[in-house]
Amino acid sequence: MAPIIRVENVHFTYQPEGGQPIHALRGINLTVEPGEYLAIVGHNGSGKSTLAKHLNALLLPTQGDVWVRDWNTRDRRHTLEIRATVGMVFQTPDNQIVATIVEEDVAFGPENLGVPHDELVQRVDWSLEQVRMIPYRHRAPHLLSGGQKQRVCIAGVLAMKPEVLVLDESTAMLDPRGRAEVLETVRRLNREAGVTVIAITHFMHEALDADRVIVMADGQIALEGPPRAVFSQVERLRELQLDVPPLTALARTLHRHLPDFPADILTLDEMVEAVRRQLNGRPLAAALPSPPPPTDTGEPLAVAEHLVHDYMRGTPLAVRALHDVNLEIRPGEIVGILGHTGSGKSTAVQHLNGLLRPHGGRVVVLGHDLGDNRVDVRALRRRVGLVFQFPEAQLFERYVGDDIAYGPRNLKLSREEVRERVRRAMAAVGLDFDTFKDRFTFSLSGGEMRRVALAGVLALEPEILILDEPTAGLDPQGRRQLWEQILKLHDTGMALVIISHNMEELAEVCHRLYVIAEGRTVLEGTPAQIFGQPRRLREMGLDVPVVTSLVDRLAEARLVEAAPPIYTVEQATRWLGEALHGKL
Ligand SMILES: Nc1ncnc2c1ncn2[C@@H]1O[C@H](COP(=O)(O)OP(=O)(O)OP(=O)(O)O)[C@@H](O)[C@H]1O
Ligand SMILES: Nc1ncnc2c1ncn2[C@@H]1O[C@H](COP(=O)(O)OP(=O)(O)OP(=O)(O)O)[C@@H](O)[C@H]1O
Repeated sequence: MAPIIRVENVHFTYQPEGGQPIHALRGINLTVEPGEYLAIVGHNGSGKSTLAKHLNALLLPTQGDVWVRDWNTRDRRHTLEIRATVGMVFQTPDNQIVATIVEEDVAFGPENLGVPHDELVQRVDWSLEQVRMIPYRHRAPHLLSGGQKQRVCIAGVLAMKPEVLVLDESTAMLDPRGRAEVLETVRRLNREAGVTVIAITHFMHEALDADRVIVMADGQIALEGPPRAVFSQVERLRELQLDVPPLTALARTLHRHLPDFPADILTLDEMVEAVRRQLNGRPLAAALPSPPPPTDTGEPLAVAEHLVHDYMRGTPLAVRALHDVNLEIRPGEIVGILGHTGSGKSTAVQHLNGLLRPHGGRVVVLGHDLGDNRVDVRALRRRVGLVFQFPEAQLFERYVGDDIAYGPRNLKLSREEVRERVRRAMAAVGLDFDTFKDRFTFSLSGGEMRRVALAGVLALEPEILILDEPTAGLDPQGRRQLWEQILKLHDTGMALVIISHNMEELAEVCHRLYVIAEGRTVLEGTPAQIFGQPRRLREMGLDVPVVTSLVDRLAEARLVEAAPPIYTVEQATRWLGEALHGKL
């Protein structure tokens, strides 16, 4: 069969106004066969999105050619056919929602392709069903949560029934179940309907399903092959600022100490089998010292009790987003908040710095009762920093340095003090002062923007720092660096509140976790207490870290009597190492 896409020696250069040209693609060659499932991974700014935009003629090569079937993307006569063939879902949902009602937005694409009315209705139903958004079909998209918007965008592209589906980090804002459902849908479309899939992701385990993995670095293809072949090149991947999937990392460490333990494990099934073989009939010791109880951290800095919040209050469209949220942030704590897409996490934390006011219940932050209209919320916002889910929304100055200085300047600090704070904040987020202070804010990569937004909030030197999905869209190395920096801030005594859909990250860093479901706090406890309830979490669209699933599976397979409380790769390595080998 003829390839469906051919990329031939493609170079692409951005020419930013008044800036240096950026060579984003440097000689890409790629052939995609119909029905293939391709995953593309690579560091921030490696050229993944730029390549994706070439596949449906959103960008045209500076040099070289892209062919979709027999159409050259430069041939404007075929642009419509190319776009109908190659459907694309982008990273940020806000850029691709066009209509004012969810179902109209989903209908927009197929309508433009001239799909007859009856079929149109059927396609819209089917697509909304695929992403579980039927209940929201009459909503206005701007009133949805980030994850819900992302699902609408995916439905919009599915409704066009494209032969090739390009997903550019389209699951980054979804909760684990939403992510699994979208991946499952995509896999089904690929296997059963023969849809060609090209999925860009920063999650290495999401690339395991692919027939072929492409690793990009600095505008070139650095590695390519079936997942097993690519993920066995651990050192090379690290050089490329990437990582291996968590179970592979675990297997490799075990292999170093137990040479007959396989090093190239990719899936849970393979891991359970390898442990079974290694045990050879012996039982696995369950003992692992339980984690130390959390230290007494004193009077709370912030408390929300029975918090209620309505959007569009007093209008016929009023929606109750929070019914009964209870939170407590104590000095020196790192508190994690998890919950399904649209559960109310972002709404809840916006009460902690006075961006939103409670409609019921009580919120007391740093001694101020936010139910009292006389509270000076501007003063409070300096003491409680909030970094939004989409950091772009937070940047507004033309130059990076001015953006970060904005807050301290408003505090009427001296020039020297402002400069010093900007320097400190940039150092804290790993941005070099001289390199970045005069860069255009909007010509930065996604990861750099995230750091600038964080620095802008840090420059206010808050006592509580709230981060809404801080690592979404960052590559594995960027995620690691950001966590290191965030933990350093914690060492200075700052209390941290982190919203995330990444169970592994929450398990690694948080002292306590809250689970919010449908506007209510439903669980509270240490990571061990929360992740010890996998069934409960799954019912709520959440999940447990992959190593916790592994321990469960080992218990199910009767290789260990009771599942010990394990939720980080490090704990799993220690436990399995000791149990299989005696000591690591
Ligand atoms: N509109 C633009 N103007 C100027 N430079 C750009 C523009 N868009 C991207 N770039 C630059 O081109 C390079 C490749 O960017 P691209 O968005 O393709 O990377 P990516 O691999 O998708 O990154 P990420 O993982 O952060 O999404 C980067 O250096 C980026 O800064
Ligand atoms: N400005 C708004 N107007 C009306 N409804 C809104 C608005 N913002 C959010 N909502 C609704 O309130 C509920 C909670 O949204 P919120 O953004 O707090 O959820 P979330 O848990 O942060 O979700 P996600 O994980 O997708 O970011 C959702 O049902 C959402 O549709």
